[in-house]
Amino acid sequence: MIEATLCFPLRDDDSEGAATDGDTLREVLLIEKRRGLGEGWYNGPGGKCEPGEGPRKCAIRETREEVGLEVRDLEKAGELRFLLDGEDHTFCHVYRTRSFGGEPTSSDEAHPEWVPVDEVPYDQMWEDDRLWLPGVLEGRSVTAELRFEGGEPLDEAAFVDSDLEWGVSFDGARGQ
Ligand SMILES: Nc1nc2c([nH]c(=O)n2[C@H]2C[C@H](O)[C@@H](COP(=O)(O)OP(=O)(O)OP(=O)(O)O)O2)c(=O)[nH]1
Repeated sequence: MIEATLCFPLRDDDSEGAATDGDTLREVLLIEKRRGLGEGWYNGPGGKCEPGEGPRKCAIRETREEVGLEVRDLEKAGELRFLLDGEDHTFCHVYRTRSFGGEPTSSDEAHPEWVPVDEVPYDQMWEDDRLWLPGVLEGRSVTAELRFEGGEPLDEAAFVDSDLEWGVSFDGARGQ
């Protein structure tokens, strides 16, 4: 099974004009993926873990490689198990963070964009994301089984079914 990660950097945009009614505008850093699995769709920075690499390190490395941001203090927010035609395909660790350095910049792999959390373009993302990403961006934690059918590649298979559990704890070993 492939082990992979996603990282969702969050910030408050307090700039003049951004806030309405005294509220700060919460934004998430998404990427428009330029190649590979999910090409052309929006996602968080992330990717496959290298052999022997822990998921937290992977999320930090992938975010640096894709958009040049140095993320810190990652909070585990989810574990997504993707099944393709009834078989384990990818296990994805999901993180969020409000702590990072640098400015997001485009790479060959990704074009970054700060997006208000209530304007996330779910119609231009993996179909299952609308089920779990809103809660993750609100600060909730989730485990999910997400079932696809139709053969490789995963991003051309049909999303058919899901089981989600909210409010799980990622303390201890599962906090990796
Ligand atoms: N948001 C979201 N992300 C997903 C889903 N399924 C899925 O594999 N991903 C993520 C996990 C990984 O971060 C990413 C795929 O890994 P990747 O970006 O390294 O894939 P790639 O084929 O481009 O890899 P590479 O050759 O560049 O290493 O897509 C999904 O349903 N929703």
